[in-house]
Amino acid sequence: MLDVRNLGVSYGGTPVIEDLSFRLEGSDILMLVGPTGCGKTTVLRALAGLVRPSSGEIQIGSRRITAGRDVPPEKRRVGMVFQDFALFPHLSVINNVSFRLKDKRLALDWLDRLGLMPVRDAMPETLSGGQKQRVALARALAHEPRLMLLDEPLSNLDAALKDTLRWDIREALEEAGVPAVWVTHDQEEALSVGDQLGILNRGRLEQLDTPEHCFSMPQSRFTANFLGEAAFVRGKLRANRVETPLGNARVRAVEGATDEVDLMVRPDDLSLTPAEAGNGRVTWSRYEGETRLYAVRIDDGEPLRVRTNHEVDLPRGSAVNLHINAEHTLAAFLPVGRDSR
Ligand SMILES: Nc1ncnc2c1ncn2[C@@H]1O[C@H](COP(=O)(O)OP(=O)(O)OP(=O)(O)O)[C@@H](O)[C@H]1O
Repeated sequence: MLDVRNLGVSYGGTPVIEDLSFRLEGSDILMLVGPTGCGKTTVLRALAGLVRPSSGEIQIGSRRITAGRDVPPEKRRVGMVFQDFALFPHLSVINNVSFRLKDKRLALDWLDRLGLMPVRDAMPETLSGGQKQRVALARALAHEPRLMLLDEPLSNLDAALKDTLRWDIREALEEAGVPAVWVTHDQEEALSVGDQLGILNRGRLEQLDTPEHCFSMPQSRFTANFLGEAAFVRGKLRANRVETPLGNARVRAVEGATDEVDLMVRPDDLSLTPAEAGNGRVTWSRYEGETRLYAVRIDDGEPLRVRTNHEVDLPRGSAVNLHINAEHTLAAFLPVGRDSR
């Protein structure tokens, strides 16, 4: 169990993390994302015991840490996996994993579970990036941590490997029954792997929720934009619907809204059809393999992005009709200037 309550961390008197709270049980995974410099690594450092909290508290299992009551890193039983693997170069795989371990069977058990038995006597320099990261994970888990911290564990690996390894890591964490905080810059990873998603902005949690909720119902424009490809279409609020020039949509309640709101649309919420008398023109398109991404300019506004099947192939300048095709409830915000978020 990890319980973080109102955590604050400062460097030389400058607050870097403020009022951070979240709780993980069992093998819950929190994916932590945010722009560079927002404090993700600092959160991990505070949990690991490498920097002291300036306020609030951290509870890892039965250990409670506050500004005035430290628990040294070695007593916290926190396992760490970094992007650069951090293996001991002069030790073989088995010796890396069983380093300072009383019960070597745990090392063999994790080597086996992570498919590393064939390379148990190899030296780290002879391993692939994916194997090195499995060794790092096996080493951390063999020490029976109470909490796992993963700092961009897949960022040095190529795309194909990332996809398998992220699910292997998730499965291993579940088997170990240990909660984890996982920092990533990868949007797909952030949305697909964890149970909770935390979006950090200038040291504060902008939103903490299930990944699906953060993506489909962002609480702020910051979260909407950070999780990708959000655009806003001005419309009129009518009960629980918004009427826009691109069609109507069901929306969640918008606090303080009376008439006009900005409806958040993502490329999948829109569709386009070729139409001479349509409402827009194609500005550019990008082939993405299974899909195509189009930018369509309506009137004089910023182009809106719409994703289509790859078979829809329209040249730049094509006249099209762009409309909202989302059946689900969309998020909406007060127009900029009337809403501080
Ligand atoms: N040892 C330190 N002393 C003073 N300031 C620091 C120290 N480490 C980090 N900072 C500052 O704290 C803020 C948060 O840094 P942190 O490394 O936690 O961000 P991050 O979200 O992990 O960034 P990135 O995504 O680039 O890794 C930044 O403004 C950074 O400059």
